[in-house]
Amino acid sequence: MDKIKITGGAPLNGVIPISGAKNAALPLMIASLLTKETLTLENMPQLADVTQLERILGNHGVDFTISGKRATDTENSGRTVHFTARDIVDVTAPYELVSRMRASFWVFAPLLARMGECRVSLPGGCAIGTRPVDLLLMALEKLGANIEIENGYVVGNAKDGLVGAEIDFPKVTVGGTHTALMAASLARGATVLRNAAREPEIVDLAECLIKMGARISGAGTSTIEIEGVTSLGGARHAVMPDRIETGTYAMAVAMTGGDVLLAGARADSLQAALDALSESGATITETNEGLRVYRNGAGISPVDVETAPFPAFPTDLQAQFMALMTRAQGTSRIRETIFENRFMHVQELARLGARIKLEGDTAIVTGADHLDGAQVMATDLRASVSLVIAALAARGETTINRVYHLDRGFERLEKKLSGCGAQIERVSGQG
Ligand SMILES: CC(=O)N[C@H]1[C@@H](OP(=O)(O)OP(=O)(O)OC[C@H]2O[C@@H](n3ccc(=O)[nH]c3=O)[C@H](O)[C@@H]2O)O[C@H](CO)[C@@H](O)[C@@H]1O
Ligand SMILES: C=C(OP(=O)(O)O)C(=O)O
Repeated sequence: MDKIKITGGAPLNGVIPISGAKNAALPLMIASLLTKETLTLENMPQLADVTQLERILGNHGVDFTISGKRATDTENSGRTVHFTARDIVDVTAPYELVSRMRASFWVFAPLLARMGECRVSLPGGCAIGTRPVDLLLMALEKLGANIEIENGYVVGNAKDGLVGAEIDFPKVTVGGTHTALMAASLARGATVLRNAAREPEIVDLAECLIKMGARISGAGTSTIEIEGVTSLGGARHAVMPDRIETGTYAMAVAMTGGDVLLAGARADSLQAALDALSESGATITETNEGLRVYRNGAGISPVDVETAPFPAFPTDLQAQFMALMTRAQGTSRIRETIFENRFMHVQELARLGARIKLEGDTAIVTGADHLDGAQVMATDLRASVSLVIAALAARGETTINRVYHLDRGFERLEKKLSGCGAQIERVSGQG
């Protein structure tokens, strides 16, 4: 298994290109199951999760081809991938494929809406909480599906087609909103989603579905209205820039000091996180090319944050912000309200000398004068990258084990950081 070695202390200066968003690319790829025609996705990131989902879609009969690069393309341009689900050859998504990734469960909705039946293994994904799928299934049942759990598989039936309905989510769910949007797009009649997720990735999916012929209004607000259509067609859509990758590198610059342009980044997709960063002492400016993040040698101020659904501070940046706060001049409180087990990075940050106390859903972080390199290992994607941020500022060498978590969601991480002066290398091998 690969490892990453980082020697801390170097400031970051230069340009980091922001890739297409993992959490937008995955539902967009899944939307290709809704139509016989080709869905072309531009700005696709090259990530382990994307490759895994390509395998899953391939098993259902989706053909995908990658456009050749043009002479003017740089290494940093995202790929263009064409997905065609002319015939669905298998409505089962097996455990071996689905158990590795949470979002793969979302194939349930388009398979059910288009084929009237499906059988999908209960999902896996990052170990950050129990992560039930009850609300996704509640939404599909409201649309008329019959749902049973059999031997670890969720079996859905809607032989006579789905029918529009009023769906009130008791809790904001991104996956629930994605799946309800896809299913309702092919249901008979009107659907209203209330307390829908407002995340930018929901808007990206809705915009793509609209290009495919769906009739959706209100995406990005908590009430979304969908008028079902009998079929959807092909479309061309560019995956939005990754707001979590953006926030992660912005936090890395705030940690090490320096001056970096996050090329292609959009401030409106992560304003709450940028506000917290500014409060900590970083200067963030929006330019035509993206976001410029600057911090001089001055100290990091402690800032309290609480995660909540968009537009509040995202849970997917909580671990990275905690890494930053380990070097703050004072104490900060970080409250996690989305996932009950998303503090797995705390004990690993402690190996580097961080002083963090857990009180229920809140981490109390007392900034330390310095961190020291050590061997660390993380159990999920964002926790892993929080260790990268801490290591960039630690004295001496840090080795991060289990790099496969990082490869799920960060495209060319070592290259992007070393291009800005970080001393970081991947060591291939066992362990
Ligand atoms: C691939 C992808 O886009 N993953 C993101 C998505 O995950 P995901 O879509 O899984 O997250 P949700 O928004 O659904 O989860 C929010 C909360 O609702 C709970 N819940 C969810 C569904 C359900 O049926 N029942 C239920 O109780 C969850 O356990 C969690 O406590 O949104 C999360 C919250 O922004 C992010 O951290 C993930 O990175
Ligand atoms: C938790 C995440 O991913 P997933 O929902 O795929 O586990 C994430 O992207 O931070």
